[in-house]
Amino acid sequence: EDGYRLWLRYESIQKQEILDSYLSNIGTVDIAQKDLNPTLRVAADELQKGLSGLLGSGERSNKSRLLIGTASQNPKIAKILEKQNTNFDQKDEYLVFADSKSKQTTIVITGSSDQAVLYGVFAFLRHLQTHQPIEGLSLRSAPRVENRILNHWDNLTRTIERSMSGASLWNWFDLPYYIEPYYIDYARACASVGINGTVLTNVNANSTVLHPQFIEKVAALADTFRPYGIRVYLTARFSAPIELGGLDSADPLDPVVIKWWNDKVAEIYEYVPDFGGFLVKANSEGQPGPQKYGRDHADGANMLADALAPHGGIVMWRAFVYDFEIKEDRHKQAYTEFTNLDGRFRENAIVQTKNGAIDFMPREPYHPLFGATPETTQALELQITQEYLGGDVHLAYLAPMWREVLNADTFAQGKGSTVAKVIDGSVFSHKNTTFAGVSNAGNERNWTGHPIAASNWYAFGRLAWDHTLSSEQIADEWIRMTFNNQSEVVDTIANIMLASHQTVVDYSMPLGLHHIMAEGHHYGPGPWFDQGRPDWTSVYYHRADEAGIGFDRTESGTNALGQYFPERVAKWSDPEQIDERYLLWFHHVSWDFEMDSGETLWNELCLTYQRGVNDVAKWIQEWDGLSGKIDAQRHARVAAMLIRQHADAIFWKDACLSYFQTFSKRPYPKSITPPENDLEHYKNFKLYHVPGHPAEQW
Ligand SMILES: CO[C@H]1[C@H](O)[C@@H](O)[C@H](O)O[C@@H]1C(=O)O
Repeated sequence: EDGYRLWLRYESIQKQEILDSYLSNIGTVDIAQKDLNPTLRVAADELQKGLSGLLGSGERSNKSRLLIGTASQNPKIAKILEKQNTNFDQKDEYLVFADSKSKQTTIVITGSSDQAVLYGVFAFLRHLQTHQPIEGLSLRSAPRVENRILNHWDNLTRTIERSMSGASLWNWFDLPYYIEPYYIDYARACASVGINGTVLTNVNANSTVLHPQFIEKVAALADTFRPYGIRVYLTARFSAPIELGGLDSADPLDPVVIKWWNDKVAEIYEYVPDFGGFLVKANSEGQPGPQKYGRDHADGANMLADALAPHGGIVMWRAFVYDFEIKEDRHKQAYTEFTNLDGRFRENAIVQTKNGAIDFMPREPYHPLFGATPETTQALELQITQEYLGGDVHLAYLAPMWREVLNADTFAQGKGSTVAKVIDGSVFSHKNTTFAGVSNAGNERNWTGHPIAASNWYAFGRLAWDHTLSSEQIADEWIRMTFNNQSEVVDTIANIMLASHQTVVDYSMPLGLHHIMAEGHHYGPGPWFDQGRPDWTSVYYHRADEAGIGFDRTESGTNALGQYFPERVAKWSDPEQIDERYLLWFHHVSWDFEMDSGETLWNELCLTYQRGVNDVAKWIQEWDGLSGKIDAQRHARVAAMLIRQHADAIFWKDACLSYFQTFSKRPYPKSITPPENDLEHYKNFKLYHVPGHPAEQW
């Protein structure tokens, strides 16, 4: 399977002039054997693997040399750095440079730690994979955020919640005896983009993984990942003291419960000395939590934080709190609960907040909690897996979506207090800064199902390391490394990828519409869905009626908008001024509301759905043109998926428009293709509902 190697393909370079320049400048690898610990060893191995792949059997200069290691481990590097007066003051900062004299080049790959050297190797190989010049080579970078963590929503049964790329990577049955070789490739892929942590289990998991029999398995994974600088974390079910410990309470202030957790944590550290800590979903969607005992989130988080602190661990306590009893607009719950607790959390207790207040919608305004807890470290939780963006069937490159959140100005400390700067600790200075991403990797042969979906794993890591990188740059790198460097290939795929998020929004939930999926899964449309509890139904969210459409979250409605800082409220409370991408998120407006384009809202809605469909049709043509220019296998897979995506886009458009038209009672604009069938057809269409299919739990 061509996709297995992800972006670490290291195919031999075909372009002669580039190859010649590399061959004459990249000499023998010189690595001091002293203190060659496992991390430096894997760094050296990766470098060899990369160079022998990229440079093939071509003869490398015997005058040039390539030094790799840290100053403390390699005296030659120490000498060069001293001469240049180079010091490192940042954790895991790497430095890669070339010093060329006539026909002799010295390349140095070094950094502030062994781990930094490994990151430097990957940066150097990326440089070569993307055909950048060696002359003037100078790469220096340090992560802006300390913890860059994948969250796997993997169950011990190996099903993965909200993902369709196969079963869980973790083969619990064979662990700890058998280490699947692909665990190492997983670690390489993660380390290559700077990911340094992985939560192995689902936030909805039971407590079994905390049983010693499982901790032993976890330890085997931790041992495998350690050389790559990846720490393992687990989810901690709050009621574990009852289920595993046989106690009759999980009250976080009960000394017996506290002792149980202290002992459990100490036990884990015996197996995994560098265990990262816990991720916890509590008092949300039925998960147990401290509120049952009249305690709050801070009480719960601090109990675990105190147990972890002596060992250097952290607890990531999720702000995704979603009650079974509806007290107010769900949009408001996290802000209400967590702003009250600001100042109460321990330094190693982090509040992990989803990018938006509802739930990973195709486009969601940033969460009002960002910037609203000056004394609490907040982690940003992104979703790499495409729960609401077409699963692993639809092509959607998510860096542009994440950039919107990162760039969003919260105004917490005046203008420029972007979400990115809240998260990296520069708005309020915080330790333990964290970026989390819900993983899309499974045991599909190519890891992610849709070949382009791997770009989201890549982009997550790159942005977690450096949130200032542009979507364009990340796409460009990824395409060159994953496919090839031909400009037609790079341009065509980049154009599709960069447009794709907006396109998916256009044909599914444009203009601020959200949560209008069909009952029981999060794949296809069901704007008519109106059963069970109100906030599980689509009609609760779109609120279409004869007067108009949209959710009034201003002062005249739920005033969820009032949770944002005043500068934001001022901009967004006026339907004429709000960014139209969020219009129906915050406002209920008339079908005849005049949009920036001059069209009425109804017409704009129709035209937007149609544009989404048309875009996918264009991609089919453009992708066709790549035939023969990339490998046949991946070409065929994407081509096939695009046909399905196009059919799905038409279904979304037709289902939504024929339903909304029952309220708007206005004709379709002439330039769109009207739905082929009547509404009943879409309502009864059960394609997405295959009993027993993984999508059932979507
Ligand atoms: C892991 O549970 C998920 C649940 O499947 C998902 O539909 C919801 O959106 O979010 C939950 C969460 O983030 O906790």
